[in-house]
Amino acid sequence: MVLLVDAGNSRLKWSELDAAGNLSAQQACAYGERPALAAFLDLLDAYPALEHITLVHVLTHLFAESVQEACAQRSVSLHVVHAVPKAYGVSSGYQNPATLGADRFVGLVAGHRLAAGRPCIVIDCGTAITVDALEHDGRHLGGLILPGLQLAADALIARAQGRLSLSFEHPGIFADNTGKAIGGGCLFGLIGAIEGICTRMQHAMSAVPVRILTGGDSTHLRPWLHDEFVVQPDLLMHGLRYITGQETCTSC
Ligand SMILES: Nc1ncnc2c1ncn2[C@@H]1O[C@H](COP(=O)(O)OP(=O)(O)OP(=O)(O)O)[C@@H](O)[C@H]1O
Ligand SMILES: CC(C)(CO)[C@@H](O)C(=O)NCCC(=O)O
Ligand SMILES: [K+]
Repeated sequence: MVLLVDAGNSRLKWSELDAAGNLSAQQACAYGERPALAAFLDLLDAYPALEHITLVHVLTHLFAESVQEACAQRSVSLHVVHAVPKAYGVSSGYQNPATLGADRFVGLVAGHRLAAGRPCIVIDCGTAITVDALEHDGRHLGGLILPGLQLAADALIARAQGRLSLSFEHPGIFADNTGKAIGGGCLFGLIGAIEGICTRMQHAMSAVPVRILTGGDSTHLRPWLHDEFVVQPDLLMHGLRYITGQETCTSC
């Protein structure tokens, strides 16, 4: 049995990949107060018949080393995906390709395949929001990083030493209490940022790009976006499936 795993800054996400190449529905678990490694070890324990993991993560070397050790102990083969200058049809737009988040690289691999010959913009709405532009030929033009929805609100509340409250329920532009004012301010601020960045990127691209939205907040943000967006919350799982196929296929 093969597991595809994405360890982000807030949550662990995974899907099972069967022998026919079918993905199970993506599952997610927030780390909360415990270390990401504890969540990963729980996941290993939940799949005793596991043979292989393809992992993308944005965490430390220490996390990666501990994961390697735990997999070796259980005789689970492990492929950790890194951002590289060029692979799987995508070439990095970063001056130093190794410093591009591996999750962004996997998102671009998946976006390129989903866009099927068209340029695309991949917007990953996680702890951070990343917006990456990819030409039709797989050339990554570069991208931007913003604080995500929860993080933006948390930062504001923390700076006010916890005196302010937050609500993302029924957001509106004419908020009549602090919780809604902060929740709506962060939400509509990010909506405007995403739309504005996409428009600016589109002007510099060869054709109208497919706009692809993923990440934990994608379904929350989607209803407020005016332009057309394809929402694929498990985009990275599709990228990891393709990468796994390429790595294990002897005839391709
Ligand atoms: N059940 C949930 N628990 C925690 N966060 C959730 C949940 N549902 C939605 N979210 C939102 O999803 C965000 C995290 O999304 P996601 O899992 O895509 O990020 P991540 O991969 O951990 O972060 P990053 O990619 O930036 O490292 C949170 O910041 C929160 O706003
Ligand atoms: C920006 C995040 C945190 C988004 O998950 C991640 O992709 C990351 O840690 N990237 C490294 C920095 C960069 O991509 O430029
Ligand atoms: K992510």
